[in-house]
Amino acid sequence: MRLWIKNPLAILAQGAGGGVVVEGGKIVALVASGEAPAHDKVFDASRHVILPGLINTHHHMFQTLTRAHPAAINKELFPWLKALYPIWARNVKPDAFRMASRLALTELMMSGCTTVSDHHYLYPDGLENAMDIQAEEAERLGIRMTLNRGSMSLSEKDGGLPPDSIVQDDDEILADCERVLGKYHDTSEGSMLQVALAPCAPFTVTKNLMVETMKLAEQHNCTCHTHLGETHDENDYCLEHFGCRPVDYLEDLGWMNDRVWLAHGIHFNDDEVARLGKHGVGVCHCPTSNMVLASGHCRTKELEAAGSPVGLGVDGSASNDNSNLIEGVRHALMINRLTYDAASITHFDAFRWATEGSAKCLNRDDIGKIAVGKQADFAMYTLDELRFSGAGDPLAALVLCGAHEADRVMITGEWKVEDAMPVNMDVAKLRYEHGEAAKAFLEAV
Ligand SMILES: Nc1nc2[nH]c(O)nc2c(=O)[nH]1
Repeated sequence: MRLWIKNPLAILAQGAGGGVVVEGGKIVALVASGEAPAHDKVFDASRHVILPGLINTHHHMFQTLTRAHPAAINKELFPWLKALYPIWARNVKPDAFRMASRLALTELMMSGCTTVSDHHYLYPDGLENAMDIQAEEAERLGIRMTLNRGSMSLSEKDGGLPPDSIVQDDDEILADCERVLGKYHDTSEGSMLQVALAPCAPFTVTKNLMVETMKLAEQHNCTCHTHLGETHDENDYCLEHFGCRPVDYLEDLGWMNDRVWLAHGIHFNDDEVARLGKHGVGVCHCPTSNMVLASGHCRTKELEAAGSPVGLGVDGSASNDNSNLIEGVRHALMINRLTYDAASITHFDAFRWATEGSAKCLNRDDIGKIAVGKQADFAMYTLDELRFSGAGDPLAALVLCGAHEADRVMITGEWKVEDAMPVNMDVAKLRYEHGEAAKAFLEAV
């Protein structure tokens, strides 16, 4: 069945003014304006602005349960984490975690996201099957996912930041990493599920775990992820505990390679940017979180120029506090204009980070672009709301007027969102059930 997505209002692809043809879950043709390709079925896209499906490269979905939490608002990262660790430790149980994952995945998809990566690093007793829960939820919704088997193994008693109750030991973590890789890591073209190994941060995991994690990733050919360069506190921590800055520490651990993408990547000097770029280390820019936690400005332009892929992430929903990636695209444009200037940063930069750049961070070349041979993943927006009325350039309007929901989302050639609603999810029920699950987190204050 050849589906012609016909004559879009605008599309983020050269030479595709007449739309695209989709067959077998892939893009098989770009249609020039005025042309009519062979097809079996037509979708009239004359109201739609089409982007490649957006790719989210950093989240902590469990944090949807502590949005705008009174104990944590108005704080920078370290005090924010210290306020939330005990609340998470007591309350993130399997059912609540399932609701959190379902909600975040659905919210992301409704914003136009077709591939998600969730950095799950919290394993209190009873939540050992967190990766299995997320794999089930991604499959249920039909969204592509990179499961991040995250970890924390350095608690307060050993000089780390988290309390003892939420760390695991290195051997237990590594055994579960192997289990999850064996069960879920699919590197084939068009894969719906992959696994990344993701020790949380320099101040939450042991050096041994970082080193052993990279060895495992090499054996299983998977990507690696961690937080780095997010705050001045992290710099101070590394200097005090390791006698060097975070990037030197990363190098010492054997993590300077193109399997790795880092969350945040803000506080790097010129020499560090050059070294990260030279080794192809990716950076997930998290503009919303960086503004909420007052963490700083990511050096996106310099990192890309040096050779680092730059992707985009919403970050955990306690430091954002939503899971809306098209809104993140707007925030990326804005904060980068402040970092650089208006002429140096355009909506095309922000789109590139959320699509091609994110795909590169996840080491995927089958998604992130509207081109022949790529997966048929699209985010399609209308400009029908009041906020768009009078807009001239449809692609720029998505970012400047503030698009917040996709009217249509296609993943692997199948419609997953129609008329701004997910096709296989009762959103009202989800809102109720997640809200109920989150109540326990407030009662714990
Ligand atoms: N923005 C965030 N940064 C983090 N660092 C860390 O160790 N955990 C987190 C987190 O949850 N959010």
